[in-house]
Amino acid sequence: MKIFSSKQLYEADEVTCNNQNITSVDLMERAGSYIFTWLHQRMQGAQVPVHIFCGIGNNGGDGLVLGRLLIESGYNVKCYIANFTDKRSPCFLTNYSRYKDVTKNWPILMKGAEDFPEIAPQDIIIDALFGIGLNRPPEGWVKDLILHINTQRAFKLSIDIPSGLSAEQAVEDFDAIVKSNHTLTFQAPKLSFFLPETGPYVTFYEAIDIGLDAAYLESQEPLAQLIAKPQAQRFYKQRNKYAHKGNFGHSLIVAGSYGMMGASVLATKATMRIGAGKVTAMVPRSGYSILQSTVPEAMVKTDENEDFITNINYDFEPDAIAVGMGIGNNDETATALKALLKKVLCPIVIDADALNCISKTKTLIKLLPENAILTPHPGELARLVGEWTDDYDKIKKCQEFSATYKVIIIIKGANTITVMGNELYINTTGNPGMATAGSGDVLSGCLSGLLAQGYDPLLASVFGVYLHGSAGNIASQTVGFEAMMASDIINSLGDAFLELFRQEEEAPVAQ
Ligand SMILES: NC(=O)C1=CN([C@@H]2O[C@H](COP(=O)(O)OP(=O)(O)OC[C@H]3O[C@@H](n4cnc5c(N)ncnc54)[C@H](O)[C@@H]3O)[C@@H](O)[C@H]2O)[C@@H](O)CC1
Ligand SMILES: Nc1ncnc2c1ncn2[C@@H]1O[C@H](COP(=O)(O)OP(=O)(O)O)[C@@H](O)[C@H]1O
Ligand SMILES: [K+]
Repeated sequence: MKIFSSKQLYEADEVTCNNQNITSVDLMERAGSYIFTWLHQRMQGAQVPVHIFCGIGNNGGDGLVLGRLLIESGYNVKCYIANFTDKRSPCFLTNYSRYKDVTKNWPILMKGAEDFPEIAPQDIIIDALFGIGLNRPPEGWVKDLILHINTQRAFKLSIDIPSGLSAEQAVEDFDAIVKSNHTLTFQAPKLSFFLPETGPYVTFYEAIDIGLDAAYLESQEPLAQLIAKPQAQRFYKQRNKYAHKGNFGHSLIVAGSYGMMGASVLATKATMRIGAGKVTAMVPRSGYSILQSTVPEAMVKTDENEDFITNINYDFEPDAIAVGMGIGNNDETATALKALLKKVLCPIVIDADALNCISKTKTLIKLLPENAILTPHPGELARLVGEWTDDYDKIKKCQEFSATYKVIIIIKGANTITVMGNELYINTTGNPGMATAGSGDVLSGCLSGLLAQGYDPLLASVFGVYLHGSAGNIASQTVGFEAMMASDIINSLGDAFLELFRQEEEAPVAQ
């Protein structure tokens, strides 16, 4: 699913009105009526008091449409206007009058904190204060209103976006954001819903298709693409009945050092589990028995050194390489890495200590092969691209780095983002149970295994991240979050493939 900028959504609005020969007020009526239907289906006429807080822009206009439709259907509604300025939008004004015409009452005008209503815990609050037109942090009594709403225990439903949150800009005042329980967003979710600083304000959302011009949306280069099951299904390459292991590639895993041999075991196992035809694990000598006994399916090649890797030398042509997991930071390992980067011919995943090595030595950055996949966790990323001021700055730094060195960066975490130049792919699978040692090593293995099978580097990144997160979700269904270990993710990779084509009902998106 595409994520659009506010500018694109406003343009889509205009194009839609022109092409469908409708007015903006008609489009607002359509948007408001979808919200009404959503609520009506759930409330079934229940007389629970509904408090609708409207701003004076089009988001407030949506709130007024909803209020009018609810009242017409016999619901118990109170509509409040946060009258913070007289610059009301034309569509708002039309619906302000319509509300009065139909309900025979004006909405309640609020001019300050003295007008804030009492709200019972079992009531419902609709947040239609600000939408994507927010252009500065809410201040004064409007901020107080948001604080007041946030102290209420009533269920809070935000229209389009929690008020105070921007669609794609950094937040200055996190207190001045409505902490809603659910958001009904128009057409497509907004970028802020998925980033670590702002995502927690959007615990659940549903995108409501309000019929914006499909051809226009199709033609647009999105801000980002959301990768969920329908997208992931299209990535999958089906196996041919007559295939043999030679068709699925040979991965080389360069990982492990004394005390961190588990990184190699995890990455090697994950590479096998995700379907590589053959895997060779290159480890220091002390890793030999560990690898042979824990992953008998893999071949093992040992370094001359007992404890760490000093020479990345292979006598076969790998189809994919993953390097760096638990290799430590010895100078000799760094020299071996440099030699590898100079000679590598196949797609490569660079992780963990190899990334730290590259961050330390600027000459290594220049050796990064085109389309190399870099998988830093937040600490490694900061060393690689520099500290950032906020999530958007982080993305911009990654886009610049990716464009300059022609590499793919995977920003790991909740909603892992794959960055290739300006393109952003936001993953929707995964859970906090995966915040456990070794889960990154598993991801590197997944990526190298997909590369070996011939997935191109971008596809391997986006699909690998999706499957890794999906396996984590499946594992969490039996072990929960706390008890999850990286091996559980590996063991669920098979189910992640099966899950890819399992039919299920649409449910609200939990983040
Ligand atoms: N394009 C679309 O997809 C559609 C958008 N609609 C609605 O329109 C909304 C956008 O409407 P608007 O552009 O009118 O913007 P908003 O309704 O978000 O309101 C912004 C208004 O508040 C003012 N404002 C912004 N930040 C403020 C602050 N911190 N303190 C005080 N005032 C502030 C602005 O100057 C503007 O007057 C969407 O979020 C959505 O709810 C729907 O009506 C239908 C279709
Ligand atoms: N809260 C979370 N939600 C979803 N995925 C997560 C979360 N925390 C961590 N992960 C995933 O787990 C992996 C952790 O990687 P990393 O920090 O490199 O682990 P390690 O170095 O211990 O192997 C990444 O793929 C990351 O996206
Ligand atoms: K809102």
